[in-house]
Amino acid sequence: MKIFLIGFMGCGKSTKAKQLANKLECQVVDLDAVIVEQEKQTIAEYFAAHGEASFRQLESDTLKNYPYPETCVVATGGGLPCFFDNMEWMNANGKTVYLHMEPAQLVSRLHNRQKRPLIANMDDEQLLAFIIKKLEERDPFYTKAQLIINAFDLDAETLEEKLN
Ligand SMILES: Nc1ncnc2c1ncn2[C@@H]1O[C@H](COP(=O)(O)OP(=O)(O)OP(=O)(O)O)[C@@H](O)[C@H]1O
Ligand SMILES: O=C(O)C1=C[C@@H](O)[C@@H](O)[C@H](O)C1
Ligand SMILES: [Mg+2]
Repeated sequence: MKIFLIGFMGCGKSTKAKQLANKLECQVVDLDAVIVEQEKQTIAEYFAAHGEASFRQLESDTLKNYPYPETCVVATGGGLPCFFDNMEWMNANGKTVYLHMEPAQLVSRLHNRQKRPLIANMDDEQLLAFIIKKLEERDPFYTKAQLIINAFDLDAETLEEKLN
């Protein structure tokens, strides 16, 4: 079984994917990290060199062509479910889990913004306004997940229990 963790930047997909894979004793696949390794560029560098449209195509191709082991936990990029048929593909090929967080909670988690090109130069106030607007656009995609979990203060044990 493949478990896909989805949700907005900063909701904890990468962190929770590692913890859950540890508990389940399976491999973790972080699709942002796969792209960084494959392209030998950070996501920010990739955006600057090739633009967002090119990144979205590469991210969708990576999602669909990665040689996943039978059982794994996959941390996806924050925007991935909202492009092409990526959400339908994940729902057909595994279990999708939306790690939901409120906008103000997301602001409190997003310290290292330089790594995240869409929000690199924003202060807290600008970031909150951006998140409220973006979440409104993205929620219709995220909520197609098979399981929706409140991700603030979520521990790996609770996440594992909810998956059963
Ligand atoms: N339980 C927690 N308490 C406090 N901070 C946390 C917790 N879990 C994760 N963080 C911090 O929140 C930030 C976002 O977490 P993480 O990088 O896992 O999010 P993400 O959903 O993978 O984001 P992105 O979509 O940008 O890759 C990180 O700085 C991380 O250290
Ligand atoms: O929310 C987004 O659109 C993004 C989230 C990150 O995980 C990266 O995939 C990239 O910075 C874009
Ligand atoms: Mg991540």
